[in-house]
Amino acid sequence: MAATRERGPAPVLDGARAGRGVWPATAHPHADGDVSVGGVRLTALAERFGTPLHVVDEDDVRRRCRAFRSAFHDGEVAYAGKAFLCRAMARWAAEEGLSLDVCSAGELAVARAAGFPGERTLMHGNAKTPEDLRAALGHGVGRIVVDSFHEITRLAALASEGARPRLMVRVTPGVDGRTHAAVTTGTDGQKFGFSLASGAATEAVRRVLGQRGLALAGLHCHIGSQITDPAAYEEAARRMVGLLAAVRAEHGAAPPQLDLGGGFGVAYRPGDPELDPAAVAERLRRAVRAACAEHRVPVPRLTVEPGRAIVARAGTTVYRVVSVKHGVAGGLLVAVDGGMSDNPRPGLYGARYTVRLVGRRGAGGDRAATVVGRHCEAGDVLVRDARLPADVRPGDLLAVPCTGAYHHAMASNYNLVRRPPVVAVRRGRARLLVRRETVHDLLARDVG
Ligand SMILES: Cc1ncc(COP(=O)(O)O)c(C=O)c1O
Ligand SMILES: N[C@@H](CCCC[NH3+])C(=O)O
Repeated sequence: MAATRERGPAPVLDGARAGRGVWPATAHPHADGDVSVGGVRLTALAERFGTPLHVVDEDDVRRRCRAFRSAFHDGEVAYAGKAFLCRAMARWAAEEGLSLDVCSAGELAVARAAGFPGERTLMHGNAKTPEDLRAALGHGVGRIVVDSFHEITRLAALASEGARPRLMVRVTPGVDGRTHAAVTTGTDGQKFGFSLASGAATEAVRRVLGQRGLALAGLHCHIGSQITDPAAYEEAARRMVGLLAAVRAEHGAAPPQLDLGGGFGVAYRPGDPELDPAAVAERLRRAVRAACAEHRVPVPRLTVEPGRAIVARAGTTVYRVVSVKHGVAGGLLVAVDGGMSDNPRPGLYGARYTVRLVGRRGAGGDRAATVVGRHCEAGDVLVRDARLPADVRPGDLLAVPCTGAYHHAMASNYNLVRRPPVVAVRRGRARLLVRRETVHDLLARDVG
């Protein structure tokens, strides 16, 4: 890939300061209407790798890893691999000093293939299968976050065969992070964790401590995803410290670690609220210290598990326009060569994005537009309430920023569409991380 590196301060894209808005930190608009990321033009990437295409700005990912590491310098930052995982991503997290949260034998296999240290890995899951647990123990996963009484029993049995797992108990603290219902996990009545209010959490701690082969490393909670109110984290922290104190009162000691999960919200569109890691870290530290002083318990080591906040803004998806319908309600109806198979989030959570024509300057002024996908569902809408040039036409490239988290990770083969590749860009170079699926891949699984 020819280097097209830009010099001088990055101009502003869609009203956002580099690193603060919805575009990756190195995104740079050109006078001809193109945009480069990591010093590489999106048009050149589309030409070389085809569309749809996920582009990841490695510098943006690394910057955000560092921002979290520095914000939680006295604690631990575990990247939540469910947001986006491949070997390169695991290596970036490892190199930036992060731990890693995995939630299946598959994610663990990728981490392992990247050489991610087992002791810095945590395994999550409300229904870890025997395969998941065996993989975790086989790879020497540092902590397993237990989520049911059955799992504690299973781990106790594995421990009697010689394994010595260190566990954290996942607690439902009864805190509502006021986010989409599908990603609200801090309240009773959803599937994750042991309820604090019902006493299930204290009983889970009792059962773990009652097994000779099991060690209790800490307590865990995760109140949800895309949370933008720091007060919800503070409230969860206070309740969790209350539980640490109850454990100490009953058992004589409290476990040394408190994991407050991930969920830090990001801006998908200019002007959306987002959480600043340094500010949240400071508020959490203060809340935890104050609660520990009140309950007279030692201050635990904090862990956080950001996923989206590390990778969302690093990702841009590039599509090619296939057809345009004019004169329909809502303005232009612009259909592209991807859709809900590479981004199910609008359908699942009503997620909203921005979109930009790249590769040429449009003409005729901006028009209201809806960007739709290629799938056989009327609900296959990628961007509602978009503004695109009136002359947008087939063959044009469109870029949707802030698509680094839960896009590639949640992609599907619906309509037997092949999942797009992931390309990392950095300092004028592009590197294929995950190749595009082929028809052969699809046929290879169809063995009937
Ligand atoms: C236990 C746990 N930790 C961390 C995360 C990461 O969440 P996010 O990507 O919103 O930071 C999740 C997903 O919500 C989770 O379930
Ligand atoms: N998949 C969700 C987030 C789930 C978080 C994982 N517990 C999203 O795209 O926003």
